[in-house]
Amino acid sequence: AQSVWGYDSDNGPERWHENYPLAKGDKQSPIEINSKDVQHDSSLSAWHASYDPGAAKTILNNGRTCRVVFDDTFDRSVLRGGPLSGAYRLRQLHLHWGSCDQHGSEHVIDGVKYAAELHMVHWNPKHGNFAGALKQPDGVAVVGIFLKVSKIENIKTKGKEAPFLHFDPSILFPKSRDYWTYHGSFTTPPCEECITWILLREPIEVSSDQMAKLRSLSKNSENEPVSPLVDNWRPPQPLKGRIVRASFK
Ligand SMILES: COc1ccc(C[C@H]2SC(=S)NC2=O)c(OC)c1
Ligand SMILES: [Zn+2]
Repeated sequence: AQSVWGYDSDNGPERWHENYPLAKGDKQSPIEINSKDVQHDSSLSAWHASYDPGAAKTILNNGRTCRVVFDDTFDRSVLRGGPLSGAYRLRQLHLHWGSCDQHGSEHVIDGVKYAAELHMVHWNPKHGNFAGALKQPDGVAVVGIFLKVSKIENIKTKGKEAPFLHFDPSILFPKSRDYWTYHGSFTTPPCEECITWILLREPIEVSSDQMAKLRSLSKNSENEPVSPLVDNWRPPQPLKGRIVRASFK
């Protein structure tokens, strides 16, 4: 339908601003990062995640992405340090991916598009609840992790809603903690400019079978015509003078 946003030509990123004016804001995400333009900030500390695998609840195909949700009713799985002050609660993680390995990530690094991008979304409990955090510039912190395809063994993943218990998302972190950070927005409507981005420099490796599993998801509901869930990524948005800081030289 026209009104519901998506990634097709009639409801995709070029038209989101018609129903979500923030999409044309000055702090939108994703962005292109050019290593030559980033500024090393030696005062940036390391970020730390302490996640409770017991907080993982379900994995869901919501027709736009594959999402794992966590219990965020208390400080059970939290992210702290780096550019953040205080502990941010892990609420959910999801991915953006392409129809082929040559594109799919939302952020673009020195012209490189990765096959997919994982977002771990955390919110600042000082703002009461997630809806309140969306309205604050320091409300949300998203760890972005790039996925590149290699030849490692694949791991089976489920499609629709199903229990996804005892999953520790920190297994997804790459070896290096090096990151870029900048202030931006949700990469989907409502495009709120509430995000402190922590983008990890080192991508994690997944097999082409795992990518195929993601690409086997459908955006349609059960008894509708099959429509592959692919290319659910927003292209880079204007930097508008923002500074991207690097935790590494
Ligand atoms: C109104 O609440 C929302 C809306 C959209 C998303 C997902 C977006 S935000 C991002 S970054 N990447 C995405 O796909 C939320 O994620 C917690 C929460
Ligand atoms: Zn996302």
